[in-house]
Amino acid sequence: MTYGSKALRRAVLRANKMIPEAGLAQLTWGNVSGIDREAGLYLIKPSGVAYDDLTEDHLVPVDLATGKVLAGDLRPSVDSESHRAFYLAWPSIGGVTHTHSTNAVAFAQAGLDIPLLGTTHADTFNGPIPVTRGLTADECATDYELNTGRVIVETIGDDAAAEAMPAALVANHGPFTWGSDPIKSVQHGIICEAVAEMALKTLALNPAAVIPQHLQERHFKRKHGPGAYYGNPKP
Ligand SMILES: O=C(CO)[C@@H](O)[C@H](O)COP(=O)(O)O
Repeated sequence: MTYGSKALRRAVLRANKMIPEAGLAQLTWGNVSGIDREAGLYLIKPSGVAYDDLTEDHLVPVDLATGKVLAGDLRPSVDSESHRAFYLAWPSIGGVTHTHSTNAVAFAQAGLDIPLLGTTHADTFNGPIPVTRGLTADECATDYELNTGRVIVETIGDDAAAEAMPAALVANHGPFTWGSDPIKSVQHGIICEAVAEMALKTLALNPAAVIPQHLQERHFKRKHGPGAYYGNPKP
């Protein structure tokens, strides 16, 4: 029995291959999933499998309600429970990406949001890309991956906020991004890493750099529509 449509399997495989193509991870430090909400499952990259070796048959089907593997002998990515937390919290998302991309991880390790300093950032994200609080010792000890997902949901907020801000940095860890489908979630990961690098270089040139509110708002609303929620965090 195969799980997930042919289109979903193809999209999740393609999205995972985009991670090394875009230089978002070394070795296997990244993973993408995509959801079939009607079937109540998502497909995720298997743990530890090299991107070059990855095929559609390797993708691991996971039950959305329980987190249990539905078929096959491969283990799902260790981050599966984080992905699942997003799918349960935000009905509008169709794909999740996690990477250890260098510049975004630098902000996560520094405990800093990625500041909104330019239109490249404003086109996609409705404000600074937030870094979460650190997980407590108990959260780390009990279920690190599920609690990682929960702390991101706590940081971002509801479905509308997740659509307007499809990225977050887990303190001392790295970026998670999401979107309406697996490919979009990786594209948001690519943009997250690009604006992290731009911000680092901008602040090195001018620590006082800022972007006028009217410029950032114009660009965000141009892409997301005049009624789009703007301003992060939500009032
Ligand atoms: O964030 C982590 C580990 O800190 C993971 O993303 C690993 O870097 C990749 O694990 P698998 O997806 O291969 O299980």
